[in-house]
Amino acid sequence: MGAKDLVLIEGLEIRTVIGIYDWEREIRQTVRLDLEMAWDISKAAASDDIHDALDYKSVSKRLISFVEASSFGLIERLAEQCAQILMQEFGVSWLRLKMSKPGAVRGTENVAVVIERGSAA
Ligand SMILES: Nc1nc2c(c(=O)[nH]1)N=C([C@H](O)[C@@H](O)CO)CN2
Repeated sequence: MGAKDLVLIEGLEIRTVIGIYDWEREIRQTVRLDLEMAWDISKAAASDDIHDALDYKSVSKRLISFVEASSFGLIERLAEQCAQILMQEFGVSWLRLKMSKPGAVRGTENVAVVIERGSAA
C-alpha cells in the first residue's frame, strides 16, 4: 500500500496587496496559508538527510517571497498560483491549501478558500 504521509505548514502569515476594491490596492493585508502536502517521508526518515525531505523551510521562504511580491484581486487566484509553485518547483503530487484573509469581513473570525490539487502518489 502507498504511503499517505503529509508535510504541513500551518498558519503562515504574509502581508501582501490583495483585494478587489480600490482602497485595497493601496494597502497591505494579511493572508494566512495552511498547507497539507503529500510526501513520502520514508526516505528522509531512513537517511536523516534534508535532501530527501520536503524542506518546509524552503517551501515557506518561496511562498513568502512570491506572496509578498504579488498583487492579485481574489484569494482564489493567489491560492491557485501558490499551488502551481508547489507542484512545479517542489514536485508535490497532491496538496490541500487553505488561503485565509482574516479581518476581511467585519463580524467574521475568518474568510477563506480551500483548494485541493493533484493526486496522491
Ligand atoms: N470568494 C471571494 N470573495 C471575495 C473576495 C475574494 O477574494 N474571494 N474578495 C473580496 C474583497 O476583496 C474583500 O476581501 C474586501 O473585504 C470580497 N469577496
